This record gives sequence, C-alpha cells and structure tokens, in this order.
Amino acid sequence: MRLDVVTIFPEYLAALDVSLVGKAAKSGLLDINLHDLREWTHDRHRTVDDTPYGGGAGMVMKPEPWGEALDAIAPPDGPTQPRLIVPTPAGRPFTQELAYELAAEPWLAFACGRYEGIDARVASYAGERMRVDEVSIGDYVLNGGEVAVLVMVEAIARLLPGVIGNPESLSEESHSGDGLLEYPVYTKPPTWRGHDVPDVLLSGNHGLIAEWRHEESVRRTAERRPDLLAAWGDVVAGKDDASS
Ligand SMILES: CN1CCC[C@H](Cn2ccc3ccc(-c4n[nH]c(N)c4C#N)cc32)C1
Repeated sequence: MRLDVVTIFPEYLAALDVSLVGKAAKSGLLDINLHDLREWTHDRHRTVDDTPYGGGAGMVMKPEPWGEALDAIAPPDGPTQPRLIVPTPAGRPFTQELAYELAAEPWLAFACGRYEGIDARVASYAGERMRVDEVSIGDYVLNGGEVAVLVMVEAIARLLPGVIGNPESLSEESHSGDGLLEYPVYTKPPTWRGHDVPDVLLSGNHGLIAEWRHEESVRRTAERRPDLLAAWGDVVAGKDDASS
C-alpha cells in the first residue's frame, strides 16, 4: 500500500517511522511519503492560509497550494488515482469497518488541514478524479488533521497481512469479531500487590476460560458501551441486515 500525507507539519508524522507502522514501511508493506504543503507555495512567506469569505474567526487554508500538491502527487493524467482522506470534525465517523475498507485500497492520500480547515473547493476539485472521504476520528475538536492521520494509519496498517505477528488477535479485539469489547487480560505474577489473577485463568480449563472471557466482554460492553450491546443483541437474535 502506498500512503501519501500532505501537511504543514511533516515532523508531526515522524511517529509513522516507529513501531509496527515503521517496520511495515521498512519491510516494503507500506510506502509512506510525507509532503510539506509549503513546497507548493511561491511567495517569500510561503503562505498557505487567508481570511475566510463571509467573515468569521480564524483563517482558511488556500486552495492553490493544495491543488498543486495533489496534481504533483497524483497527476491528473496518471494511470491510477489515490483515495483521498480528509480528516475533519465534520466528517463521517472513522470506524473499524472503515479501517478494514481502507486497508483494501492500494493507494491512500491524506490531507492534513490546519487553521479552520481547507477551502472546500479542494475536495470538490479532487473529487473530479478520485474518491474523497471526509472523516472524523471522534466527537471532539483537535487543532489539525495530523493526529487523526496517525490514528487512521495505525488502525489501517495493523490490518494489512504481515504487519502484526498474530492475525488471530484481530478477531478477538474490541470493535471487531463479535462486536463486544475485549475481555480483561493478565500475565505473571499470579499475585501482585494484593491483587490476584482470576482463578479461572489459572485453571487450564479452556472451556471455562472461554466462558469467563465472553461473560467479561458482555459485562464490560453493558457497562461502557450499551449502544454496542444493543447492536450485538440484534445480530445474535438474527435481526442483522440480512433480515431487514
Ligand atoms: C475551531 N476549529 C473548528 C474546525 C476544525 C479546526 C481545527 N482543524 C483544522 C483541520 C482539522 C482536521 C481535523 C480536525 C479534527 N478535530 N476533531 C476531529 N475528530 C478531527 C478529525 N479527524 C480538526 C481540524 C478548529
């Protein structure tokens, strides 16, 4: 998978060189290209923003540098185009389902906005030749798109074959597989500062262990994410999409 990230803070994305994503890049599973938007400015101050039409607080990112950046990264006459992901608090929710969908793409480009956002015409222009998704990583406001790109790239990259050591773990984790939150995990020592590992986990009885883990997943989901439990109940009761 090819990944292109355009930002005015390329150093923010240095974390992509670390850990699993970094290893995936070094192994060739990921081809990560960081681009400084200011490469496509032509004034002495390397200006990327201007005042908003219609008034209002803050500044808006100018369309010209973005248009030149997209044309340089994904030439309009090129054989293929990327899927462009634009982080924004006004976007569709980034979910595990969307992460799996994006992990199947051969080429993703991420546009990191700053200030009050990117001139809306940039997404319209890009949409003339590539799929554009405006996506939000959660219901809170950040100062720019870089953190969101780090979140999305990690969530996507770990789904790629060969990136994580044990692909089986993907099916048991929260927001995947059965739709429940994952059960609590423990390791040695069996007793630590007066806190013991649940006896069932030391029993060696795999049937009881599986039952306990499922019960813990249901308990946690009911406590923390009752919305997921309702959806899970519908699926278990066979009321999922197939029947609707
Ligand atoms: C006060 N204004 C309001 C509009 C956004 C301004 C900052 N900003 C500029 C570009 C940009 C990109 C993403 C996000 C963002 N915030 N929260 C999320 N879940 C995001 C995601 N994905 C935020 C951003 C701040």
